[in-house]
Amino acid sequence: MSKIFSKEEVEQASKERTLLIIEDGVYDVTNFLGDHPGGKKILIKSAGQDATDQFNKFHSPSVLKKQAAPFRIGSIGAAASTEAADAEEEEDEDTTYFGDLVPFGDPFWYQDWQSPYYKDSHRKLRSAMRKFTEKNLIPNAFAWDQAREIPAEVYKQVASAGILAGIASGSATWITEYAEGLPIPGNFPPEEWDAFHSFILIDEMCRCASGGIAYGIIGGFGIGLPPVLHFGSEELKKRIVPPCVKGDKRICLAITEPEGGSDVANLVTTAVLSDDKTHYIVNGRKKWISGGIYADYFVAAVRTGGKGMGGLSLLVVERGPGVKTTKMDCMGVWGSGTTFVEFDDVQVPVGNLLGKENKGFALIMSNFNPERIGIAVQANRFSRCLLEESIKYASKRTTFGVKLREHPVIRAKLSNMAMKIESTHAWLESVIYQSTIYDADTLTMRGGGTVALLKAQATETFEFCAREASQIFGGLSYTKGGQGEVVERLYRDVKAYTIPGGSSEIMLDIGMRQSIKIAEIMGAKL
Ligand code: HEM
Repeated sequence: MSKIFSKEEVEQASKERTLLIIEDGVYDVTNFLGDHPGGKKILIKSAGQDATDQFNKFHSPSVLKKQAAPFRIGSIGAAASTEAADAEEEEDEDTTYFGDLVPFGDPFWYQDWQSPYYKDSHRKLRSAMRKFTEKNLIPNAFAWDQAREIPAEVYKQVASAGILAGIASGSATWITEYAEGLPIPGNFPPEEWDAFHSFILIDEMCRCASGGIAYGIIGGFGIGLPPVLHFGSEELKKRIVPPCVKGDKRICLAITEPEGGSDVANLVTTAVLSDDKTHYIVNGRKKWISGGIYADYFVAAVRTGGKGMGGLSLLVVERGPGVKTTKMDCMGVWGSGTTFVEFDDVQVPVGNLLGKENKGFALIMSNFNPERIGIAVQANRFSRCLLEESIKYASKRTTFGVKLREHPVIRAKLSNMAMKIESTHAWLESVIYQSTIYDADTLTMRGGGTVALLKAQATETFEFCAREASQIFGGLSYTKGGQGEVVERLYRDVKAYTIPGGSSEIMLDIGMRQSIKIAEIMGAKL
């Protein structure tokens, strides 16, 4: 139980120490005066009083949860204990009005708008993921970004919550066989798992508003593990998948090379079969590999045959002699561990081949579709975070005597963001629905063009929202931390969304080329 104060007691005690009331909490900031970034005087002036309004004016809500927490010495009136507050939070599940109710801050179906796509298990997963993200990710996003590292124990914590197993399950079924002992976030029967669960899991996690966390946790794992699951031998799957979903081992996808990014068919890393045909000898370099620095396994695209797409294979290279990884210094996604990988005469057993030799191009392409959908889901939630932050800020910041949101030019910005986000979300739902009906091959063939355009649409919406939010926040989005923290960070992370997984330029090109080709196959006379 924390100590209960009356307002008079706080006022009285403030004659000797600097006590503040913020919301229902009492804070003793005497030892913080010299360290307060907003200055000493402003705190002394508020001593003994309810400083909630002033506090909310200058800080993002995370400051109260994090920086202020060590100074909290009690509560006002009959305020509840921490345990009681936690219990209250427990009850706050699955209500008709889920979330903060900021317009367009959450998808439509979070309130009482109807949708044909969602059932009870989706709502359960949503609640579980919201709690996990709010408790474990949001309060640390700034620190991990600055440290350029997500602590190893967090990765394990994410895995133990069943989140990696959920990412690996993706749009297929829950991977019961490989996820023994792990919970399903939200605790519902595994047979209920579908593509919308995977959508919600990633979407809710991305409320952390950090591309570094998204890439660090979903990045390498989310695109590296599926090729093993879908195309690996039984032996390989049994050996690699369980430790990866449990967070004991790490995996990444290594396709891109210094010589070329989106031009996958022409990559130059070689894998030459040994004379006794027991292993490949791999030589080459891979660049911008998410999570490579932490990886035990590299699902690498290698040339086993002649030039072009017909000479490519996918191989699981294991960390060991001849594998060197160097962390890269990038514009954004700082916590994720973007890596330069060198393979120097690395010996890889032939059993680590995924699919058939020289048939790797099709495998790489089939992996692109879910990767692009995942990127679009992440990007669109980040756009929502930017809109949500902007609406909240525009509702408290006053210029020329009125709230920022009273200026039509600011409202137009917010509306343009909302329009793009909601249309992208509706398109995402419609594409994800197809993956509950059709198999992955059909989707890659028929839906590849659509998914390419969706990826471009979502990431360019993210870029647009970062720009507009930054203009709304002004100087606060130009400095690190503080009220503009989310906007400053996401502005730097944007390029990790419009470039990888196929740049917007490539997406716009193949999006239409592929869609025309499929339409002609289906009988369109163009
Ligand atoms: C427990 C109490 C408090 C803590 C832990 C705290 C913490 C902080 C932190 C971390 C910042 C840096 C910006 C940010 O991260 O948002 C900041 C800035 C600031 N704070 Fe506080 N603060 C407290 C109370 C207050 C109160 C009561 C006031 C006003 C009456 C105040 C006024 C300011 C101002 C004016 C800034 C500078 C804002 C800016 O540069 O935009 N703070 N504070």
